[in-house]
Amino acid sequence: MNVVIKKGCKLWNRRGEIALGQRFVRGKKSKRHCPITVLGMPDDDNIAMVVGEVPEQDDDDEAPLLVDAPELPRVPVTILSGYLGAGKTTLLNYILTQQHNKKVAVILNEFGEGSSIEKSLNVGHAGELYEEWLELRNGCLCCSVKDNGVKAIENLMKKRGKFDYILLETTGLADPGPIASLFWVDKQLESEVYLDGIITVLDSKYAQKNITEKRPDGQVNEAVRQVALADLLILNKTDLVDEAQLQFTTQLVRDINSSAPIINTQRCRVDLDKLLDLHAYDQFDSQGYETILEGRFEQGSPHLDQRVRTVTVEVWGSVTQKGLDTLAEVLLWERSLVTPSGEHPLIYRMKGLVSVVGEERRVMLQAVKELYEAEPVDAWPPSSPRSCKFIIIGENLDEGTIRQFLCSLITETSITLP
Ligand SMILES: Nc1nc2c(ncn2[C@@H]2O[C@H](COP(=O)(O)OP(=O)(O)OP(=O)(O)O)[C@@H](O)[C@H]2O)c(=O)[nH]1
Ligand SMILES: [Zn+2]
Repeated sequence: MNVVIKKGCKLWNRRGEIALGQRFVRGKKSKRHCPITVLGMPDDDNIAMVVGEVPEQDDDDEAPLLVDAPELPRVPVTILSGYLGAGKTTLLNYILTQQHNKKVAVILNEFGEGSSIEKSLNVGHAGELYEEWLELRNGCLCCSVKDNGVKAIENLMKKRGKFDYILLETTGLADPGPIASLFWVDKQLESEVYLDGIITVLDSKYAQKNITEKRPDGQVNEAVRQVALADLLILNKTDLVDEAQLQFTTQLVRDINSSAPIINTQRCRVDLDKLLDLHAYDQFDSQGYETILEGRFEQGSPHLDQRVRTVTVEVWGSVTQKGLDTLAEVLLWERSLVTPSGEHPLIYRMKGLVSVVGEERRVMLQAVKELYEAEPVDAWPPSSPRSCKFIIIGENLDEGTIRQFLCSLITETSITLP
């Protein structure tokens, strides 16, 4: 599988070597526009990365830069997202002062004044706080996340051993999508960290306003994006609303993202087992999928214009490897599917568990925007019928159109469940 590095992309390995015009062979099924960034030691003088089409070569080529894998376990990163004032810092502080068996490092990324600002970094363990100082060039993580996020993690990794979990608080106006792509990197690319999941904190009192607010440019607003990309939703400040408003907001959020569990909190007090080690990017939660299917008929209430929503589809049968390629091509990269109203679906997040012809294992699909991965996980249970399950969150998702497309990829029996 070829990865051609997009023009302007930076790619370096953990020894600080920049890959210029290199082709990587890797497990992630990515093609062409693959905005991958590999955590490593960036060299500021070498930030430009200009690569054209790289000729196809055999798949079994070695990847020359990807050697010397560290033996230390990789460190999970949880991204904390949520609108301004929702309670992200409250949640961080809560986590840092709770008794748990994790040594958590926190990266705060708030808007700073000026371009060079010192940011504090706390490494907390069992209520004990250490403070380290970490310089970030630009306080705004969202705008230059690749530089600052990588630098922050890189600096942090020098203190490896002092922590075993990383929490990253994004700014309230950040779209977690690009940040997720940054941390969701391939095992084979030797990252020392992996993305565990995205937690979005919501203010029960203001979520409705934030979610329904129209942007002057007509784009989907940040609050909606944050909800859509969440693997876990925390509906905080429930003390400020009555039951009816809580219900309303819950439904509003469900209409966008029916995949992520919702936890109601005050002052973000929540059982930490529910927050950490979600493995949202390397496991497919079949139980969770069934729960969504059960609840699906409650969806679709006319609370908002439903531009962003969740679609779940299960089709019976198996897809070929080529069919999988087509899936990524059509849904994620070309965006060539057209809904009856003439729009093109835009996928924010996709998860799937599919049966591939000739593959004895279940294949898990994970995608964030155009980054995509297909990986065999475990054996199909002997007597279970082969099927392909998908959870898709995004804009302009017409369920009929998507179902029809997915069915067209199935080569064997194609019985569609209602
Ligand atoms: N009433 C009430 N206030 C809360 C609750 N949780 C947090 N707050 C308050 O809400 C305010 C904002 O909380 P933060 O944790 O700073 O929110 P944040 O999301 O980190 O904010 P930004 O980083 O500025 O986007 C603080 O004054 C908190 O004390 C809650 O459950 N109920
Ligand atoms: Zn904060």
